[in-house]
Amino acid sequence: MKFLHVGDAAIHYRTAGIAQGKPVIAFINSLGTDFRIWDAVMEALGDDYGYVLHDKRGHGLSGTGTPPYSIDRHADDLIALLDHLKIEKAIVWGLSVGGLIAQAVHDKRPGIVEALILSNTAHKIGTPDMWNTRIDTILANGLSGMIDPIMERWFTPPFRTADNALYAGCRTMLARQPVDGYCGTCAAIRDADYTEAARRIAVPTLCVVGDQDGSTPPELVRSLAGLIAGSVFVEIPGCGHIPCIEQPAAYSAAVRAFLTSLPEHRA
Ligand SMILES: O=C(O)CCC(=O)CC(=O)O
Repeated sequence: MKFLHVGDAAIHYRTAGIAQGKPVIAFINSLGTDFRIWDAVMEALGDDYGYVLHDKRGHGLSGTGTPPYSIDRHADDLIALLDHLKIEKAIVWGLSVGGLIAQAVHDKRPGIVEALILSNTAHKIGTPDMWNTRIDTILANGLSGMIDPIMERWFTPPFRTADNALYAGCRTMLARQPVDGYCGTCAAIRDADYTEAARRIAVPTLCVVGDQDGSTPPELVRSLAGLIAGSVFVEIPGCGHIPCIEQPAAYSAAVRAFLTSLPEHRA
């Protein structure tokens, strides 16, 4: 188990294969998840890459610090971790709010970003009213009443069956996130608009989305891709908001195909 103090939070992280000269992927999680969601993707991509995983502050085993957060705060946590690990370049792969954070990392430290995988995300997600209602409801009543509607956005109906233990595990993962951490990141999403930052992206970028994503639907992700010169857009069939859980093989294959198409690909 590894932790790094960044500001007022101890950030929980894990690395694999980063000392071996391979391209390094730095994953950034979605709202309400911890870094175990990447297990099947790492298995699919195997030893071709090194990996850096972390739990955003307020999620998983990371400290809560002082919510509410900003996307900049989350980006500074990852930049501090990459600096600590002496990683000079990474493929930054962000899922949902993780994609907003990835755009912020590129805007703050473009030199550290080799390529971007912007998954099930956008330049702006939801409206302030929507996020304020969600924050107020969860602070008043906890997360439990929100689990069913969130699962309907995260996963397609064939995945949401009573006999699917992975689905049950995902429900438990969400239910166990700290309420103040979850709401702290909701506030960060509420306040984020990366429309101009997305236009400044100057590294190879894949925008990828599940075809049945109920949180950041394909047309939203396609509009993000439209802001980024030269970006590639891919839809994963039979998939909701969390492709690394629901369709890890097709998702990993799409990312591998994108990365291996890059002239500078090293794996
Ligand atoms: O998943 C995220 O990081 C934010 C987008 C969202 O609203 C997820 C959900 O549907 O709860």
